Amino acid sequence: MAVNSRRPMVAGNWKMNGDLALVTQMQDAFKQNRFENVDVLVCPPFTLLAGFSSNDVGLGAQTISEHPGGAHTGEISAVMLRDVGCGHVIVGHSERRTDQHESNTLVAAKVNAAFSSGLTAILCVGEPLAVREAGKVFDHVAEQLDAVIGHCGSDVLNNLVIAYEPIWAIGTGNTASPEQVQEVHAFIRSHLAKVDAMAAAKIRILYGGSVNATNAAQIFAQTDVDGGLIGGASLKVTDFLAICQAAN
Ligand SMILES: O=C(CO)COP(=O)(O)O
Repeated sequence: MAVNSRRPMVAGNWKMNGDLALVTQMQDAFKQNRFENVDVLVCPPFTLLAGFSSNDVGLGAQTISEHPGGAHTGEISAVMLRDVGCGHVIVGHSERRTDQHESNTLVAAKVNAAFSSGLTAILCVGEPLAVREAGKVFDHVAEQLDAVIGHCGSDVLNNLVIAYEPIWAIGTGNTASPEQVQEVHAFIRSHLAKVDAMAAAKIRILYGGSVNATNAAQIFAQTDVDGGLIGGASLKVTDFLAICQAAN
């Protein structure tokens, strides 16, 4: 891992995958394998959250309603997530920005719903390939960050995790190079430092996009990389354990 005072985090985003059998497998694996120096988190679908009964791994949801409760059919509130033991929630994943048309404004409202209930949001940012090819990565990511800070206030930086997930690297096997990752992570930290230097130095910035057991260590070794948000490889116990070990 990179040498700094930030405690690494590895979060598994199961997306719309997994079942109760995988919950059991994963719980057993983390009972037997401890990672003293890393915060490990699993983010299964809503239906499996209550199936996690151990304290051996942290629990996160994959999205949250921007509303506190009431007549919003199909939605899940911050209070409900806390009730089943979630401490974290992924917000603004690119798949939701695309499939559910979540705008920067809506993402900011969701982060605020999490923040104001004491949940830690894992805010996903990252560019599509066309934006990278146009040389506009920093502008794109800054806009995504600014929308959240503008809505929630700078205090949110004290209870937030950022995940940089370039869309072209998600589920494609095309991992960003360690240099590409470090460049954007350093930009994110410096951008946040303009708002609150202390919070920016402390905030964890995870990388996501085709991280696997083989490439994890090299990515995690970058100065401004504080762990990973893992998709496909988080569904295989041995791979996920190896990635956690790489961050440990
Ligand atoms: O989207 C991701 C995690 O949120 C990354 O997915 P993959 O690890 O499958 O590329």
